[in-house]
Amino acid sequence: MKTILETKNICFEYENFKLKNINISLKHGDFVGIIGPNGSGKSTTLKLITKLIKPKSGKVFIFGKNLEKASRSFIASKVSFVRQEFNPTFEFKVKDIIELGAIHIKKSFFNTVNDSSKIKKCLAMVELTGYENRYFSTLSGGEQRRVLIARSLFQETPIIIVDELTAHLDISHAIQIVEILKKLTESGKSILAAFHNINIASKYCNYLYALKDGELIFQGTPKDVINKENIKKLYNKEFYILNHPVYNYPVVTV
Ligand SMILES: Nc1ncnc2c1ncn2[C@@H]1O[C@H](COP(=O)(O)OP(=O)(O)OP(=O)(O)O)[C@@H](O)[C@H]1O
Repeated sequence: MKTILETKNICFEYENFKLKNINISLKHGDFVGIIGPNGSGKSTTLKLITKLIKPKSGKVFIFGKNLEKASRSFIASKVSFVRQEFNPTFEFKVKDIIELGAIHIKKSFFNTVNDSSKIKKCLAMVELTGYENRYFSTLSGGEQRRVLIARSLFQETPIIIVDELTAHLDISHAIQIVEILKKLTESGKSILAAFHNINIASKYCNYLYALKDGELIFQGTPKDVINKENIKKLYNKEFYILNHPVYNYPVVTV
Protein backbone atom coordinates (compact mmCIF):
# COMPACT_ATOMS: atom_id res chain seq x y z
CA MET A 1 0.00 0.00 0.00
CA LYS A 2 1.08 3.54 -0.76
CA THR A 3 2.40 5.82 2.00
CA ILE A 4 0.22 8.93 2.14
CA LEU A 5 1.57 10.62 5.23
CA GLU A 6 5.15 10.58 6.38
CA THR A 7 7.25 12.49 8.87
CA LYS A 8 11.00 12.54 8.43
CA ASN A 9 13.03 13.19 11.57
CA ILE A 10 10.80 15.95 12.86
CA CYS A 11 12.06 17.76 15.94
CA PHE A 12 10.38 20.44 18.00
CA GLU A 13 11.03 22.29 21.23
CA TYR A 14 8.99 24.00 23.89
CA GLU A 15 10.85 25.65 26.74
CA ASN A 16 10.81 22.49 28.88
CA PHE A 17 10.19 19.77 26.34
CA LYS A 18 11.90 18.35 23.28
CA LEU A 19 10.38 16.15 20.61
CA LYS A 20 13.17 14.24 18.91
CA ASN A 21 13.44 12.69 15.46
CA ILE A 22 9.89 11.53 14.97
CA ASN A 23 9.41 9.22 11.99
CA ILE A 24 5.82 8.17 11.46
CA SER A 25 4.13 6.87 8.37
CA LEU A 26 0.58 6.14 7.34
CA LYS A 27 -0.65 4.13 4.37
CA HIS A 28 -4.04 3.82 2.69
CA GLY A 29 -6.41 1.88 4.97
CA ASP A 30 -4.13 2.11 8.03
CA PHE A 31 -5.46 2.61 11.54
CA VAL A 32 -2.35 3.80 13.36
CA GLY A 33 -2.25 4.63 17.05
CA ILE A 34 0.14 6.75 19.11
CA ILE A 35 0.33 5.72 22.75
CA GLY A 36 2.39 7.04 25.63
CA PRO A 37 2.04 8.69 29.03
CA ASN A 38 0.77 12.21 29.69
CA GLY A 39 3.18 14.81 28.37
CA SER A 40 5.08 12.36 26.14
CA GLY A 41 4.46 14.48 23.02
CA LYS A 42 1.44 12.86 21.32
CA SER A 43 -0.53 16.11 20.80
CA THR A 44 2.61 17.99 19.80
CA THR A 45 3.31 15.36 17.13
CA LEU A 46 -0.24 15.61 15.77
CA LYS A 47 -0.06 19.43 15.73
CA LEU A 48 3.16 19.24 13.71
CA ILE A 49 1.56 16.87 11.22
CA THR A 50 -1.40 19.20 10.75
CA LYS A 51 0.78 22.33 10.48
CA LEU A 52 -0.65 23.97 13.59
CA ILE A 53 2.96 24.31 14.67
CA LYS A 54 6.14 24.13 12.62
CA PRO A 55 8.98 21.67 13.20
CA LYS A 56 12.36 22.99 14.27
CA SER A 57 13.85 20.54 11.80
CA GLY A 58 12.66 17.62 9.70
CA LYS A 59 9.82 17.39 7.23
CA VAL A 60 6.23 16.23 6.90
CA PHE A 61 4.88 14.90 3.60
CA ILE A 62 1.19 14.49 2.82
CA PHE A 63 0.47 12.68 -0.43
CA GLY A 64 4.09 13.38 -1.31
CA LYS A 65 3.73 17.13 -0.79
CA ASN A 66 6.05 18.88 1.61
CA LEU A 67 3.77 20.35 4.29
CA GLU A 68 5.90 23.50 4.47
CA LYS A 69 4.76 24.34 0.94
CA ALA A 70 1.20 23.06 1.23
CA SER A 71 -1.67 25.54 1.31
CA ARG A 72 -4.35 25.46 4.01
CA SER A 73 -6.95 24.33 1.46
CA PHE A 74 -4.70 21.49 0.25
CA ILE A 75 -4.27 20.30 3.84
CA ALA A 76 -8.02 20.66 4.56
CA SER A 77 -8.84 18.56 1.51
CA LYS A 78 -6.55 15.75 2.67
CA VAL A 79 -6.58 15.85 6.47
CA SER A 80 -9.22 16.48 9.09
CA PHE A 81 -8.10 16.95 12.65
CA VAL A 82 -10.14 16.38 15.78
CA ARG A 83 -8.20 18.21 18.47
CA GLN A 84 -8.21 17.33 22.12
CA GLU A 85 -9.45 20.75 23.15
CA PHE A 86 -11.99 22.86 21.25
CA ASN A 87 -13.56 25.92 22.83
CA PRO A 88 -15.22 28.16 20.24
CA THR A 89 -15.35 31.79 21.29
CA PHE A 90 -18.82 32.39 19.87
CA GLU A 91 -22.11 30.59 20.41
CA PHE A 92 -22.22 28.24 17.44
CA LYS A 93 -24.96 25.80 16.60
CA VAL A 94 -23.93 22.21 15.99
CA LYS A 95 -24.64 22.50 12.26
CA ASP A 96 -22.38 25.58 12.02
CA ILE A 97 -19.54 23.80 13.79
CA ILE A 98 -19.81 20.92 11.33
CA GLU A 99 -19.90 23.20 8.30
CA LEU A 100 -17.10 25.47 9.51
CA GLY A 101 -14.81 22.48 9.63
CA ALA A 102 -15.00 22.19 5.88
CA ILE A 103 -15.37 25.88 4.98
CA HIS A 104 -12.03 25.98 3.14
CA ILE A 105 -13.12 23.29 0.68
CA LYS A 106 -16.67 24.54 0.10
CA LYS A 107 -17.48 26.22 -3.19
CA SER A 108 -19.90 28.63 -1.57
CA PHE A 109 -20.24 29.95 1.96
CA PHE A 110 -24.01 29.51 1.91
CA ASN A 111 -25.77 26.43 3.09
CA THR A 112 -27.29 24.15 0.47
CA VAL A 113 -29.98 21.49 0.77
CA ASN A 114 -27.25 19.00 -0.01
CA ASP A 115 -25.17 20.21 2.92
CA SER A 116 -27.99 19.96 5.42
CA SER A 117 -28.80 16.39 4.45
CA LYS A 118 -25.09 15.57 4.68
CA ILE A 119 -24.92 17.17 8.14
CA LYS A 120 -27.90 15.05 9.22
CA LYS A 121 -26.18 11.93 7.89
CA CYS A 122 -22.94 12.68 9.73
CA LEU A 123 -24.82 13.42 12.97
CA ALA A 124 -26.76 10.16 12.63
CA MET A 125 -23.46 8.28 12.30
CA VAL A 126 -22.42 9.51 15.76
CA GLU A 127 -25.92 9.01 17.23
CA LEU A 128 -26.73 12.72 17.47
CA THR A 129 -29.78 12.82 15.23
CA GLY A 130 -31.76 16.02 15.79
CA TYR A 131 -28.86 17.94 17.37
CA GLU A 132 -28.14 20.29 14.44
CA ASN A 133 -29.82 23.34 16.01
CA ARG A 134 -28.51 22.81 19.53
CA TYR A 135 -25.88 25.27 20.75
CA PHE A 136 -22.50 23.52 20.93
CA SER A 137 -21.79 24.99 24.39
CA THR A 138 -24.91 23.32 25.81
CA LEU A 139 -23.76 19.80 24.93
CA SER A 140 -22.01 17.39 27.27
CA GLY A 141 -18.28 16.75 26.80
CA GLY A 142 -18.98 13.44 25.06
CA GLU A 143 -21.64 14.94 22.79
CA GLN A 144 -19.26 17.77 21.81
CA ARG A 145 -16.60 15.19 21.02
CA ARG A 146 -19.03 13.30 18.78
CA VAL A 147 -19.98 16.54 16.98
CA LEU A 148 -16.28 17.06 16.23
CA ILE A 149 -16.04 13.52 14.86
CA ALA A 150 -19.15 14.27 12.73
CA ARG A 151 -17.40 17.39 11.46
CA SER A 152 -14.46 15.29 10.46
CA LEU A 153 -16.76 12.85 8.63
CA PHE A 154 -18.39 15.84 6.90
CA GLN A 155 -15.01 17.02 5.68
CA GLU A 156 -14.60 13.67 3.87
CA THR A 157 -10.83 13.68 3.90
CA PRO A 158 -8.74 10.60 3.08
CA ILE A 159 -6.81 11.07 6.34
CA ILE A 160 -8.48 11.56 9.72
CA ILE A 161 -6.33 12.53 12.69
CA VAL A 162 -7.80 12.38 16.17
CA ASP A 163 -6.12 13.55 19.34
CA GLU A 164 -7.10 11.31 22.24
CA LEU A 165 -9.75 9.36 20.43
CA THR A 166 -11.78 8.27 23.41
CA ALA A 167 -11.60 11.53 25.44
CA HIS A 168 -14.91 12.26 27.21
CA LEU A 169 -16.58 9.20 25.68
CA ASP A 170 -18.25 6.49 27.71
CA ILE A 171 -17.14 2.97 26.81
CA SER A 172 -20.10 2.36 24.52
CA HIS A 173 -19.67 5.60 22.54
CA ALA A 174 -15.89 5.13 22.50
CA ILE A 175 -16.33 1.75 20.81
CA GLN A 176 -19.01 3.14 18.49
CA ILE A 177 -16.70 5.94 17.28
CA VAL A 178 -13.71 3.63 16.91
CA GLU A 179 -15.81 1.18 14.92
CA ILE A 180 -17.05 3.95 12.61
CA LEU A 181 -13.43 4.92 11.99
CA LYS A 182 -12.37 1.31 11.55
CA LYS A 183 -15.10 0.86 8.94
CA LEU A 184 -13.79 3.95 7.11
CA THR A 185 -10.34 2.35 6.91
CA GLU A 186 -11.96 -0.61 5.14
CA SER A 187 -13.04 1.79 2.39
CA GLY A 188 -9.46 3.14 2.07
CA LYS A 189 -9.40 6.06 4.52
CA SER A 190 -6.51 6.26 6.95
CA ILE A 191 -6.70 7.08 10.62
CA LEU A 192 -3.94 8.34 12.90
CA ALA A 193 -5.03 8.71 16.50
CA ALA A 194 -3.55 9.28 19.94
CA PHE A 195 -4.86 6.93 22.61
CA HIS A 196 -4.81 6.77 26.38
CA ASN A 197 -6.87 3.60 26.25
CA ILE A 198 -4.23 1.10 25.16
CA ASN A 199 -6.70 -1.78 25.02
CA ILE A 200 -8.87 -0.05 22.42
CA ALA A 201 -5.72 0.83 20.45
CA SER A 202 -4.59 -2.80 20.75
CA LYS A 203 -7.82 -4.15 19.32
CA TYR A 204 -8.40 -1.68 16.49
CA CYS A 205 -4.99 -0.40 15.33
CA ASN A 206 -2.88 -2.32 12.86
CA TYR A 207 0.26 -0.41 13.91
CA LEU A 208 1.33 1.47 17.03
CA TYR A 209 3.94 4.07 17.88
CA ALA A 210 4.90 4.45 21.56
CA LEU A 211 6.19 7.84 22.70
CA LYS A 212 8.05 8.57 25.89
CA ASP A 213 9.67 11.91 26.84
CA GLY A 214 9.45 13.12 23.24
CA GLU A 215 11.01 10.02 21.69
CA LEU A 216 9.53 7.09 19.82
CA ILE A 217 10.73 4.15 21.85
CA PHE A 218 8.71 1.31 20.32
CA GLN A 219 6.75 0.70 17.16
CA GLY A 220 5.12 -2.22 15.44
CA THR A 221 1.91 -4.23 15.52
CA PRO A 222 0.03 -4.25 18.85
CA LYS A 223 1.49 -7.71 19.50
CA ASP A 224 5.02 -6.36 18.93
CA VAL A 225 4.56 -3.30 21.12
CA ILE A 226 2.29 -4.39 23.97
CA ASN A 227 4.17 -6.72 26.25
CA LYS A 228 5.06 -6.59 29.95
CA GLU A 229 8.56 -5.24 29.46
CA ASN A 230 7.65 -2.49 26.99
CA ILE A 231 4.63 -1.29 28.94
CA LYS A 232 6.70 -1.10 32.13
CA LYS A 233 9.33 0.96 30.33
CA LEU A 234 6.69 3.21 28.79
CA TYR A 235 4.61 3.92 31.92
CA ASN A 236 7.17 3.18 34.69
CA LYS A 237 4.77 0.72 36.25
CA GLU A 238 4.16 -3.03 36.23
CA PHE A 239 1.00 -4.28 34.52
CA TYR A 240 -0.34 -7.68 33.60
CA ILE A 241 -0.64 -8.42 29.92
CA LEU A 242 -3.33 -10.92 29.01
CA ASN A 243 -4.38 -12.27 25.67
CA HIS A 244 -7.96 -11.51 24.68
CA PRO A 245 -9.74 -14.85 24.79
CA VAL A 246 -11.88 -14.20 21.72
CA TYR A 247 -10.04 -11.68 19.55
CA ASN A 248 -6.48 -12.65 20.40
CA TYR A 249 -4.98 -9.19 21.02
CA PRO A 250 -2.88 -8.12 24.03
CA VAL A 251 -4.82 -6.57 26.90
CA VAL A 252 -3.20 -4.44 29.61
CA THR A 253 -4.64 -4.77 33.09
CA VAL A 254 -3.73 -4.16 36.73
N1 LIG B 1 2.16 25.54 24.23
C1 LIG B 1 3.06 24.93 25.03
N2 LIG B 1 4.03 25.63 25.63
C2 LIG B 1 4.94 25.03 26.42
N3 LIG B 1 4.97 23.70 26.66
C3 LIG B 1 4.01 22.96 26.08
C4 LIG B 1 3.01 23.52 25.22
N4 LIG B 1 2.20 22.52 24.79
C5 LIG B 1 2.68 21.39 25.35
N5 LIG B 1 3.75 21.64 26.12
C6 LIG B 1 4.54 20.66 26.87
O1 LIG B 1 5.04 19.69 25.93
C7 LIG B 1 4.99 18.38 26.52
C8 LIG B 1 4.24 17.44 25.57
O2 LIG B 1 2.88 17.84 25.55
P1 LIG B 1 1.81 17.09 24.67
O3 LIG B 1 0.52 17.82 24.85
O4 LIG B 1 2.34 16.90 23.31
O5 LIG B 1 1.76 15.65 25.39
P2 LIG B 1 0.70 14.48 25.24
O6 LIG B 1 1.47 13.21 25.11
O7 LIG B 1 -0.30 14.78 24.20
O8 LIG B 1 0.03 14.52 26.68
P3 LIG B 1 -1.44 14.12 27.20
O9 LIG B 1 -1.49 12.60 27.19
O10 LIG B 1 -1.45 14.64 28.61
O11 LIG B 1 -2.46 14.76 26.33
C9 LIG B 1 4.39 18.53 27.90
O12 LIG B 1 5.41 18.54 28.84
C10 LIG B 1 3.69 19.88 27.84
O13 LIG B 1 3.69 20.50 29.11
